[in-house]
Amino acid sequence: MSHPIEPLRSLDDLRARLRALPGPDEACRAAAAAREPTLTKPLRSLGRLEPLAHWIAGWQGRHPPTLNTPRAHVFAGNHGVALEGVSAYPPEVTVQMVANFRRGGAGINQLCKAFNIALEVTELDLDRPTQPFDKTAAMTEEEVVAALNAGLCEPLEGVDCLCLGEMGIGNTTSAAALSMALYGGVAEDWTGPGSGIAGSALETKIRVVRDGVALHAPMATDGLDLLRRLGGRELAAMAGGIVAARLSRVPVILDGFILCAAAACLKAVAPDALDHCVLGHVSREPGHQALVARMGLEPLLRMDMALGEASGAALAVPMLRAACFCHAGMATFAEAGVSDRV
Ligand SMILES: O=C(O)c1ccc[n+]([C@@H]2O[C@H](COP(=O)([O-])O)[C@@H](O)[C@H]2O)c1
Ligand SMILES: Cc1cc2nc[nH]c2cc1C
Repeated sequence: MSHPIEPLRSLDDLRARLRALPGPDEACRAAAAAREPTLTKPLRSLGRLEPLAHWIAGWQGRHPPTLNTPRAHVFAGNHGVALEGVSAYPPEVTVQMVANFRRGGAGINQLCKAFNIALEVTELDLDRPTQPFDKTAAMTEEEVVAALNAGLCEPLEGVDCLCLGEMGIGNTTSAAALSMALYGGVAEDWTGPGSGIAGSALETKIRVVRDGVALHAPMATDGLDLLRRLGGRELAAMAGGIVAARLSRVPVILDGFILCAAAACLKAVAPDALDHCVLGHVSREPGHQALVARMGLEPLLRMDMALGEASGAALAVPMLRAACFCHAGMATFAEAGVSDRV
């Protein structure tokens, strides 16, 4: 029985918890690594599936590792900057898509159905968009802590892999601003089409990103303060979800640009904070490709997707499942009576 995670009282509370994150179970990881060369295949012939299985064993604290009860959790939030013409779609699409998720009509519903993934959807104060971050901080400390708690306090009992994702019109503007504030460069390096803008809307989006970073980066104290100033509720909730999974021994599959920007805020405070995460895919958004390179993350898939909703994470679930099945279920040379290397 795992214990419920105490809600955060402040960002300092999260800073302290990030300094004391549990590591992997080295004995389980070592047991997986020791089994690998006994399995009936040429050495290293399952390529990246092999270290993936060992990594899952370590972070689940279980050998053999399993992937039978994955969950996808999509967080939805609304953004003040969405009223400034930075998206191809109007802000009301966020709440409309939440209704679509609940009816089963979105891309993530079908991916979850295809791969037997349980789906959770959490909407975060959709009637209260964040403040426009090019003018003031997106959230107060109280607001960002409440959003972090929405992800941190979700019980993960019985879940053996967590796919995180988001829905929020305007949130690629936040992702671009956070990436620039954390890793430098100019607004043009990080700002892209998002849900499909070009021309003057893209110019506006670049201006919002540039102004937001110029306003907040000089005053920000660390990655969590940047998350409060430039982020959004769904970004904070996903960051909370990443920490919850770590504390509950659940490996995480990361999704697209917005999720990775939220994750980068944690990594800026604690460089090991994402060690229990793999990157499901790299999206079509140029900023995502630049960001994951800076974060040192290697995607499992490149499918030219840019949907969000945890879709790229969900699509990677069968690969992790395959890694677990091969590792746990293959016969050893001794069991199968197959001659080993000479
Ligand atoms: O996951 C990605 O990399 C990604 C890239 C572009 C767009 N999106 C999705 O599109 C929405 C944000 O696009 P925008 O143009 O409104 O900022 C948001 O709901 C995201 O889930 C997601
Ligand atoms: C329709 C639509 C669906 C989405 N799903 C995630 N982001 C989205 C953005 C739009 C515009």
